[in-house]
Amino acid sequence: MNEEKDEEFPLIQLFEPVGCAVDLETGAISNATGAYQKRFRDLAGLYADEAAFAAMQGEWDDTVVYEVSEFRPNERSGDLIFGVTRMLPGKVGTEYFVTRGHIHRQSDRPEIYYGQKGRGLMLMESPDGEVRIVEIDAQTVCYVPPYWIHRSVNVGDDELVMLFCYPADSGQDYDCIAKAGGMRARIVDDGKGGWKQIDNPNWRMRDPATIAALYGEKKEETA
Ligand SMILES: O=P(O)(O)OC[C@H]1O[C@](O)(CO)[C@@H](O)[C@@H]1O
Ligand SMILES: [Fe+2]
Repeated sequence: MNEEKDEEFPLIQLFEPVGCAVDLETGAISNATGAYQKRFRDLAGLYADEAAFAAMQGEWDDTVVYEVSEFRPNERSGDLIFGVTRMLPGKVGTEYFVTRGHIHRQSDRPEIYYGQKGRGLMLMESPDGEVRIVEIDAQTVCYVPPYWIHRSVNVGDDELVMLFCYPADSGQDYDCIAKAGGMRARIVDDGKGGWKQIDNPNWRMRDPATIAALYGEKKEETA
């Protein structure tokens, strides 16, 4: 059968279909092609309260705060990467644990997340500073449209486990947040067992050229 296909469609490379079982306790998927972990010490600079971060370092530095188990068939346009992110609950000062956050390097690429366990948020920011928040509880799908910077936040007492899926050629740009002084909003404890959004006073509006670049606009070529 395959030989027939190879003769008739020599440019088509068929990949094998795969099923991946999600382990809610470990956040791992079976048949994963890769995994990575972010420890507390890798997350320096993300949180407003640097003194609180420093005070936690002795106890927390080696702890894996979040980890990703993924299936990445390839990075070709038209294909998909998917996997599971598992985040510990916790706070630095009053600020809930977050992922680094990024915009896709090909910024017009979207993403979906599906909550599996725990209580989380997707904190999103457009290149020109609009802020949106979508709550991600178990069995909630969050759509991150093209062009939105996105960062997950665990606002619960339990681990947050989410499935994600995005176009295989998206890539990630992690600098866009640091260059703006962080994301425009931070998610903190509201003192009543919940969360609230506060402004990040260090955030700076991006200049027009940076905004245009994040929207993927090419400069006019001059002759
Ligand atoms: O890549 P970051 O911003 O560290 O956060 C991890 C999350 O984002 C992803 O990179 C997917 O875009 C996942 O691995 C995970 O949900
Ligand atoms: Fe992403």
